[in-house]
Amino acid sequence: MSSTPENFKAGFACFVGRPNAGKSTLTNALVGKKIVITSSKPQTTRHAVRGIVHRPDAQLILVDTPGLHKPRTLLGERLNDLVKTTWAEVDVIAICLPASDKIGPGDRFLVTEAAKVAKTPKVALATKADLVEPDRMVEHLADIAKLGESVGIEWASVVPVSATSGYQVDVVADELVKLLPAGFPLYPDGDITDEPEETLVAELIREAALEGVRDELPHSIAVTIDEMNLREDRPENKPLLDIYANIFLERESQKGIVIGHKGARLREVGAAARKQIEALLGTPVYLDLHVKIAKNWQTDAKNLRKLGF
Ligand SMILES: Nc1nc2c(ncn2[C@@H]2O[C@H](COP(=O)(O)OP(=O)(O)OP(=O)(O)O)[C@@H](O)[C@H]2O)c(=O)[nH]1
Repeated sequence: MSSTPENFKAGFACFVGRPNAGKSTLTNALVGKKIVITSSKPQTTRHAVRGIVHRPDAQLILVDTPGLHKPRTLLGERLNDLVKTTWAEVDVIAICLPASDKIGPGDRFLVTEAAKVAKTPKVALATKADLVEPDRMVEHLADIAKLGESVGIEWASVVPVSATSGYQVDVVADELVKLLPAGFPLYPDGDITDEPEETLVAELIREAALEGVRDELPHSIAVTIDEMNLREDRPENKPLLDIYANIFLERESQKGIVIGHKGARLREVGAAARKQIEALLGTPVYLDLHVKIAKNWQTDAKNLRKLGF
């Protein structure tokens, strides 16, 4: 800590936005390593996974929350509680409004809710800037200004950004850091997240299992890790990490979708997940996947606890 420069800043920011707004992709772009699952399917982010941006002048801790939405199940209610708790605790709320879409009722609902967390500064991010022409961006920025006025939010700043092309990702970091309190780093240098590795591994498996499946399936998949251990008796320069994981589905009829003909799809899921896990942890991995049924896990409190919600 003695090397901490004067004027160092440290604190928390969270990305808010409707499903698919680009929150996870932006978190990854800022942190520079894949730690939050991204998917073209909405509402795939379940955990408040944190990414940490280390800079010479600041430590920015990103909390990636699930989307706020009308709760239909017990899981939905718990997720909304989690979102509101997160908003009240952070130093800055960054609201993601994709430039590729007109601002809609979903955005208005979110921004209205965010306005109620009056004390926390708010930044608006015009995400997916790479998808639009400059005149559309101008229109979008005007709409964002109007939206802020209509709910009584004074934007600390408004930044067009593209997480996929990298355009203005550094500006987003600058603007968020400006709003952090002065303080010592809260995490050791080099940490990218404080989520247990098992949670990240489970999320990567879930992402692989969701890839290309039917639209109704995402809400019905949960992943748990039974065991994650370095295999014994391996030469030091050739480690192997054994991972035993379960993919939980709600209904017997969903098994076929995940497993595929003679297990072909499950093997693909395993191979894709293994690649991601190896990239994250830097260790060769043996991955053993089991598909199981936990009936109605979204609505059953006991099952929810078992699955870590
Ligand atoms: N062209 C383009 N696509 C983007 C950008 N950012 C995200 N996307 C795509 O938009 C989709 C959704 O991105 P995510 O980062 O998963 O969105 P999210 O807001 O975290 O979504 P939820 O987890 O469902 O709330 C993915 O297909 C991304 O590849 C961007 O800057 N440009």
